[in-house]
Amino acid sequence: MPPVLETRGLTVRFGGHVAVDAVSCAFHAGTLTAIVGPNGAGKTTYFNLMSGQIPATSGDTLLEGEDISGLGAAGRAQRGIGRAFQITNLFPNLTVAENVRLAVQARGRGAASLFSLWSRHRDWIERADHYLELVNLSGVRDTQAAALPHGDKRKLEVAIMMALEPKVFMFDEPTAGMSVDEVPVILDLIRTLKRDGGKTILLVEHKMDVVRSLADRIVVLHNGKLVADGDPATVIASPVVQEAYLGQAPKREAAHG
Ligand SMILES: Nc1ncnc2c1ncn2[C@@H]1O[C@H](COP(=O)(O)OP(=O)(O)OP(=O)(O)O)[C@@H](O)[C@H]1O
Repeated sequence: MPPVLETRGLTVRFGGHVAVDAVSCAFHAGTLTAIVGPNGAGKTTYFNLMSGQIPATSGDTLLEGEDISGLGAAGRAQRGIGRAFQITNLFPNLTVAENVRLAVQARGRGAASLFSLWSRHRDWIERADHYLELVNLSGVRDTQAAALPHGDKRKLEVAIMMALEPKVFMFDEPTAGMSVDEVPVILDLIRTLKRDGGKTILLVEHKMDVVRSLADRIVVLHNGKLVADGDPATVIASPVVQEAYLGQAPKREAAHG
């Protein structure tokens, strides 16, 4: 089985600056990988390259072994790369439930007669309500998306991503800007996704406690390069991470004898 998502020598150059530098990495089903690194390391740019928001200067991206380098963001989303970050992509004048229902409909595409549209309508609404329940937004299902507080908008975009049933779930700082009581809702959601099994989840996250509690694997970027990759305990303890990410070398054990 090929990895679900893979990058080979993925590189992007902005003028003279190489923001992502020949990153080769494979992401497998059933794994949550956290991508960490200092500010400006290239994490978001790496996400943008994989989800097709920006084109690579060189290198390839493969989805289930198929080269998708030539596809833009829409084509990759259609193939199953889901990303929750695009609050701007919510339909602001539609209600919360309508936003999710559209995602459910987009997922269940196919030839539709007027009759089949009618008969499927109830099913769409029920499935949209199911996702709203998962993200704790049932209480505001009839509220206009534009009127939601920031944290609820983020939860809504997660519901939309889930409704699209992607192969890869990409979360870019999912708890950023959320109030303290909203953070556990999102973390529980990601845990639920993980428990479902078989999902490929990528997470860019600054908060190391979040990373520790969720990740099966940590990939560290520094100056655009992949500098460490492995299980969380080993990666966090490694000198390269202590220096590159935390800005300090690990304290040496007191010398014995
Ligand atoms: N469109 C762009 N044009 C020019 N430079 C860019 C562009 N996008 C990103 N960069 C630069 O590329 C580098 C990597 O940025 P990126 O946002 O990917 O880092 P990051 O690791 O996500 O940082 P942070 O943790 O602060 O979000 C930075 O130096 C940034 O200024």
